[in-house]
Amino acid sequence: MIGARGVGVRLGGRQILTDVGLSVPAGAWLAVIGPNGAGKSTLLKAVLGLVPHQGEVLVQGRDVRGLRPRERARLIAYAPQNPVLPPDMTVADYALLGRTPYIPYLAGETAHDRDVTRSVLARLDLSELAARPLGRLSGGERQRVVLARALAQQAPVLLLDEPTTALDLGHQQQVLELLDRLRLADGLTVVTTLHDLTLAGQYADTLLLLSKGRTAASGPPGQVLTEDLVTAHFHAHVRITRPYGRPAVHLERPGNRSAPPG
Ligand SMILES: Nc1ncnc2c1ncn2[C@@H]1O[C@H](COP(=O)(O)OP(=O)(O)OP(=O)(O)O)[C@@H](O)[C@H]1O
Repeated sequence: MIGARGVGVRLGGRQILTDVGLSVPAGAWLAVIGPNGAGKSTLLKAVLGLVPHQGEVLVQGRDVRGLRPRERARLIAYAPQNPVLPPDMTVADYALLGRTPYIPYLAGETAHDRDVTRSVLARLDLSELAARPLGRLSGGERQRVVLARALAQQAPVLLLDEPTTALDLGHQQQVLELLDRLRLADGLTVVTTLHDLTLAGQYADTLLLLSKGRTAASGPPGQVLTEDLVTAHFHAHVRITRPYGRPAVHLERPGNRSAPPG
């Protein structure tokens, strides 16, 4: 569904990404991980065709640079990390914007567009906030509204930049389980950046570890989330366990190894 080769991005006179490749089949979930500034958001923008890039990015066999905005929006839904939200727009109207690529010019939304939007809001626990202006939401509510807009787009490819950072534990699980159901039931292809390495390891099929704009490792979570790789690229003390066979990454305080609390 997504294939990229030799992707390079230069911004502000600096090389931000160099020779990055990825291959994500339909229905798969790729998590892009890496330290701050590694180039994760930039890679998502390159896949979207939002930043100029060298190399090739194909989505459903089409070069993203050749897609018109409406075509792109029907193919790829994107939830940015820190979108600017119009403070006076209501939650329902903002989520309905996800239907824009299906609404003909000069026409209004249909009952189907409103149904799709209502059902997405319900799945994200947002029904009661539908009439609330965006300027009066908490950080986690805002993040779910941005996701709602992306899901209302009903595109086969979802690119989500840090979709869970502002969410409490229950809503993190709700959102990630929902994404997992959508990809398994409807064959959606999911690419997320995720700082929480345990969540990345629990949910994604494949991880791509970016470091200083280059691919440091890629493969199944067990191959990428190793103590050596995480220590080398994140400069963190960690211990990795494998509940249910998938890696979970625990921060370890230096010096605490031999002194467990009573
Ligand atoms: N428009 C720009 N012009 C110049 N440099 C940029 C621009 N956008 C991003 N950068 C730089 O590119 C690098 C990668 O940024 P990017 O946002 O892709 O990193 P990231 O891995 O998503 O980081 P984080 O984990 O902090 O969100 C950073 O050093 C950033 O300062």
